[in-house]
Amino acid sequence: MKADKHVPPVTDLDGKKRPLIAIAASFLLVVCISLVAVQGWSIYSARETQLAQSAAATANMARALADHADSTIELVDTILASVVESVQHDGITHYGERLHLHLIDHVSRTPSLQGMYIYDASGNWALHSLREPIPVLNNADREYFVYHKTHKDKLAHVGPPIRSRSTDTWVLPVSRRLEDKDGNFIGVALATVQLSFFRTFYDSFDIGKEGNITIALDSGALVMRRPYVQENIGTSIAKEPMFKQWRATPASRAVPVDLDTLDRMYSYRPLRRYPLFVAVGLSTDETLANWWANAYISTAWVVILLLILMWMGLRLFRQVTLRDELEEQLRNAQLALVTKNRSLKLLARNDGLTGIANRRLFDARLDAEFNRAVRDGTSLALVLLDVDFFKKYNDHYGHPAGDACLQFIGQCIRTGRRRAGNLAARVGGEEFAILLPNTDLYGAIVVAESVRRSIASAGREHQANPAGIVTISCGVHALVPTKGMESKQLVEAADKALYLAKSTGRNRVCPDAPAVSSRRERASILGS
Ligand SMILES: Nc1nc2c(ncn2[C@@H]2O[C@H](COP(=O)(O)OP(=O)(O)OP(=O)(O)O)[C@@H](O)[C@H]2O)c(=O)[nH]1
Repeated sequence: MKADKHVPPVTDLDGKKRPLIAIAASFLLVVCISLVAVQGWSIYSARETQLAQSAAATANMARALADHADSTIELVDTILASVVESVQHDGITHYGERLHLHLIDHVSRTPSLQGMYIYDASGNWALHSLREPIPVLNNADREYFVYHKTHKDKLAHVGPPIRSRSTDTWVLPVSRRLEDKDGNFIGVALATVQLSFFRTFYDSFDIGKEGNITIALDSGALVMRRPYVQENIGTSIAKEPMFKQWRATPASRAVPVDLDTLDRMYSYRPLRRYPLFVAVGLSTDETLANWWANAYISTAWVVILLLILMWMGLRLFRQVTLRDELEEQLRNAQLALVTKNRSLKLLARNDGLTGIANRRLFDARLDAEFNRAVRDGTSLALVLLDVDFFKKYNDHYGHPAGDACLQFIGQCIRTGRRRAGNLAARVGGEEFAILLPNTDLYGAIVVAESVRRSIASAGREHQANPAGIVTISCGVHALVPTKGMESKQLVEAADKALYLAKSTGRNRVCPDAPAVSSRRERASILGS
């Protein structure tokens, strides 16, 4: 049927939809995973960049501070070296007052210098840069004094910070050994660097609230540290993780160290000429504060984007599902319509009770065959059949039994029509017809007689029929129509023949043709 071609097979449509949903879901999944991956990667790389920048900043700062400390001590040491040269050449007391003024001048012109002192071989104060008279003090107990007394090297010695006995401030002692021409120890020359000089300088750097700047001796003695805690000056930091890290990796580099429960990035730098080092530590939390803020914001945006994508995906999925349901309903409706159309067509063409063609189809085919016979010049025959005493059958056996009888007649007519081109139809209540194209009268009588016999021989009981069984009467007519003739002429002639069959005793076949009107001729046909 044509209509069927427009109804796509359900399985075909489903096959196309499933990949669509799968492709959409896969695409969404890939987009979501990519978003998460890109976000993760960008957060990670931003963190690495931030830490690298922080490491570079601490490294630069450590280098600058180390250079500053180096220059400061070197300047002091240079002054000290000149004083040592004078004293060793002229003796401690030779230029006593002149050297005193000289020392005062040095200290007043050098901001980092706290004071200069010269001690004799016993540690007693011999000269100093103070303006007041020499106090009666002895420094033989000082670390630098003991060092020079026991070490012959002529280089400068930088000792651990000490509290000045003259000014009570914390200073860094830079000292040199004094010896006579024979190399015998004759005392110590000392220059003290003000630790406040370092403190002021270190305070000028922006290292955050939890940053840390440390300058200490290689032995671990703390010289100065920001944040400043006076009690810690001079104490040993040898056990601090930061110091251990420095000893383990003496090159200047940034390493993360957990110190005082604070996670810091440290950069170390040794002084070029003196046994000290500088360490700069920046808090990792502070360093990464901006990174965290940006990471939170960008992650929030990604999460929002993911939610929007998932929402859109869900909507798309729902829409596809809805479309599937609608298409399913549409297909079902289409199928129902096609089925309905089929049965409507059948109803329009076929008789509901007997299943053979109805009056409408009969009329249409009659006209068509009639016209064809006119065109082809062939013979067209018609058999009209009528159940005998059918009213009485109904009355006797009831209407439903009458229907069953009509169905039986219809079945006999359908099987008796012989050729496929012949049309068996129910044309009235208990009236039937067989249209026989390209058939002459004799052929039609043969067909009619065959049907009549098959019904009679079935012996279906009909007590109200004098024959005692169900019988039919047939009227037959055939003609070769010509232009101008009408199909109703064939029907009327067949009807006339049927009337003849009824009126002459029923259960018989009567032609409406003068050619076979004689008893003998009819008998010869019927006998064949
Ligand atoms: N059961 C049944 N009866 C029908 C149907 N159509 C018509 N009839 C009956 O068929 C009967 C026809 O009766 P008549 O036209 O008097 O003809 P008859 O009784 O067969 O008499 P003859 O044709 O002269 O032998 C009527 O009683 C109709 O009610 C049908 O579809 N079913």
